[in-house]
Amino acid sequence: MKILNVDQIRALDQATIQHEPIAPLNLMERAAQGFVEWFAARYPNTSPIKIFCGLGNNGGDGMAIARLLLERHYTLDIYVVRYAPRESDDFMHNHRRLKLITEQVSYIELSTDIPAIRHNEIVIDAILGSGLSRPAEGIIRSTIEAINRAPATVISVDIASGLFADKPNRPDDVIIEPDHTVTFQLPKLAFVLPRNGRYVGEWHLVNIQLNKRYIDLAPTPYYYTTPHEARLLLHKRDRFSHKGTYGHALLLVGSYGKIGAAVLASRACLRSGVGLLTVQVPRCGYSVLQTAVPEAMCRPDGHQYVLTGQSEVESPAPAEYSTVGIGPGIGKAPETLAMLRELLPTLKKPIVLDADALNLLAEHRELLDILPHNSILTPHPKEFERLTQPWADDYEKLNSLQAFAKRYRVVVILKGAFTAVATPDGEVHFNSTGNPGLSTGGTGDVLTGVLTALLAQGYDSVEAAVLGVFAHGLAGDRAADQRGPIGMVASDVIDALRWD
Ligand SMILES: NC(=O)C1=CN([C@@H]2O[C@H](COP(=O)(O)OP(=O)(O)OC[C@H]3O[C@@H](n4cnc5c(N)ncnc54)[C@H](O)[C@@H]3O)[C@@H](O)[C@H]2O)[C@@H](O)CC1
Ligand SMILES: [K+]
Repeated sequence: MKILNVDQIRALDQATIQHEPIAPLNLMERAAQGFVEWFAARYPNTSPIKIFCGLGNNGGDGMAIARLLLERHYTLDIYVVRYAPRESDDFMHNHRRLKLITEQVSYIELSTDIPAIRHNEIVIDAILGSGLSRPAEGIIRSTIEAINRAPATVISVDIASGLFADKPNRPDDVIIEPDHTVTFQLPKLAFVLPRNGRYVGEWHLVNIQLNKRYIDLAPTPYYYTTPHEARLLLHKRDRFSHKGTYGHALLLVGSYGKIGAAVLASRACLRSGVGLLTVQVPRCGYSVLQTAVPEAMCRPDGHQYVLTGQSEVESPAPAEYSTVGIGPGIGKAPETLAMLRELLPTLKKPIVLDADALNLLAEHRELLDILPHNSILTPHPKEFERLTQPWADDYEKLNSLQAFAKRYRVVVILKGAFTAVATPDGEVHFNSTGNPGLSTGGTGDVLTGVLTALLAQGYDSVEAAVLGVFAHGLAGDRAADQRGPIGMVASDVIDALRWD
């Protein structure tokens, strides 16, 4: 699903109005109906509601929503924040229609007009929408502050008032902090950026049949992976396939005290459909791995405690495997760095790099230039910062992510809520699965195993990254359902992996 910028959203409204065709007012009515259906399904009881409307089309939506809620017999107090002398045409029209059925519309011009909000109330925020052109000031600011102080449930129409949809706010901007945002058809970039979490809450999409052709043709680097799209990426299995069909992966993982990471990555790799798996661990990990993961072949490293790449047993060179996954638990010993230096130039196919493999790359940047193209890197934000530089805000981070993926021709998976997958072509796919329960030791090792398995099976790197991140997050969601987000551990995520 595409994520469009504000100019594109405006043009999309116009395309819908022209080509459907539909009168602007009817499009607003459709949006309001969509909101009200969502609302009525979630809040079927008539809790007291306060709705705050601005004077533009977001406020117009609010006026129409107020009318539709009154028709459904909700108890409603309606406020218009009169911050300017001008109103949009569609606001005016809906204001008039509302006044035909109720006299109970109050106007907020001074702070003393702002009502007290009680804890059992629901606040609907329709003050400012995607038309925001500058930070909220004056009476808008005071109203937003009052709503944020109130102990009520807050629901924003389209976007929290005061939040820019596709560019950074200043740190001292005053923005509604909603529990829910109900937006129209497509998500906004602001919704998937971590620092905006409190200005978005849970967000929900309401389909208002905007022009499909415009959406299909609109150029954007930003996408949001829906379950349907992720499922389309899944390769079907042929009845006559055999284990050779699904590749032979090599994992270079573990060091003394971190053989658990090797076990987790190996199990996840096997649970993600790899045909054959060989795991190279330092000698100290040999018995652990053979016992904990009997399905994997083990090639013990020549070194007792860390990886050096030298193998005690006769075995093929890493380049002969379908792919290589490297990083979980490996540490940063000089021998391991030397291994990376020797190994990288020999590899021609995309590989997966995680954890200390990334930290070694950050400390020895010349290695970045010899990464096989289309390799997948899986940093969390701190690791990514080490690979690049600190950023002032999420938009700067996003630019830096896109630039990095393009420059080194790699796929970068920046982990977090709405994990971002940046491609060598400059696209970014935000993931839709996962929960805070995944912030626990070992889940990154699991992801490396998953991705290595997908590359070994012949998925191209972008598909492997998008699908792998989705499936990993979904398994995390299932594990959280079963164990709760606090009690779940990385092994639960492996157990919950499903590929159908
Ligand atoms: N995107 C869509 O498909 C649809 C959009 N609709 C609604 O239309 C909204 C956008 O409407 P508008 O473009 O009228 O914009 P808004 O309603 O967000 O803002 C109204 C106007 O206020 C002014 N303004 C901006 N920032 C301000 C500030 N900080 N202080 C004071 N004034 C400020 C601007 O002149 C702006 O045009 C959307 O958020 C959505 O709610 C729906 O009605 C229908 C469909
Ligand atoms: K709003």
